[in-house]
Amino acid sequence: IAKQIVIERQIGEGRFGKVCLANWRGAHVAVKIFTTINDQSWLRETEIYQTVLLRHDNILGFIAADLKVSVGGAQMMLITEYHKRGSLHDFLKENTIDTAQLVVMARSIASGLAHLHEPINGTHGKPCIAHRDIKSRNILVKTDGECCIADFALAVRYDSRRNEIDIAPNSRVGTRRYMAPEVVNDTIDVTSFSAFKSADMYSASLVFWELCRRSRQSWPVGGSPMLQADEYMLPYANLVGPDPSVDDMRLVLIVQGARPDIPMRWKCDNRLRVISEIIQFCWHQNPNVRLAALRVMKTLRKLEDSETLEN
Ligand SMILES: Cc1cccc(C2=C(c3ccc4ncccc4n3)CNN2)n1
Repeated sequence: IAKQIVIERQIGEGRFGKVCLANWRGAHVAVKIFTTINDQSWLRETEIYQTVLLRHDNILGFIAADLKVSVGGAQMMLITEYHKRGSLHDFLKENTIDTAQLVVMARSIASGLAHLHEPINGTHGKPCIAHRDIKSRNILVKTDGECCIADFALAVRYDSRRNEIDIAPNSRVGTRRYMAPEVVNDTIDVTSFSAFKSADMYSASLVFWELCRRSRQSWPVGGSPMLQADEYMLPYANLVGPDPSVDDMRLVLIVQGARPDIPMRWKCDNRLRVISEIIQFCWHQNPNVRLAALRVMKTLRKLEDSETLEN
């Protein structure tokens, strides 16, 4: 496959490799190219993508892993679907969404996470997977308005039958800005797989918060300031710098117990009110208070169906 890939241009820079737009047999695909020094992450992401039954509408669609041997050495590459609307982070910087779109995006992220987190039992079932680097840059916007989750190099898998996690989980990984409090102060219980799932839900609550900020009411209300979108903002951008240290995050999350602001206007709209309640449960200091992805998905699916009936 690698020989049939024509790289068009670079479209992103990940933690482990660069992402390019490429052409494969006339179709656009995304290709992540790893420099040979990162072959651990290439292997790990390949392994996760090849997990039995991983495929899902809200998980980035994997096409192939391949090696391109060239004069300069071997280039490891992973090939996936191409999503022309790009990452959720980039999309929200440039666009606002109405609350109907907000519910669809949030529900699709919860649905992808629930698919990762839940086991599928049976002889060839799917293990539970915790992502460990959930953030708006690792989520892509699809043309149907739903989102899909990408970047699995840091993920861990749990085989519930053998009760074991597939790698010795190095305790503090991920993006510091989105790290759960228990990850920041290294009190996460790495022997309990559910601890990784509730840390994912904390990070997801920050992505939901980014989504709510950029949402406006669905119907035109004469542009009253109460119901307009807020400008794009990274979580905690008002409290930490552009590249926060673990200590910066510890001061905010644990010493001050701070969380992003929930504006008053979110209480005036049913959809925003329901999602802000989900957000506050999911970023709770106590991981056991946070909602499971499956619960969030079910709540948002009901919201999606009910509000559609009312409109
Ligand atoms: C395994 C793999 C291969 C190719 C890209 C990616 C990836 C991303 C990706 C995938 C498709 C895209 N389509 C359009 C724009 C950006 C994209 N980024 C973002 N983080 N990882 N992952």
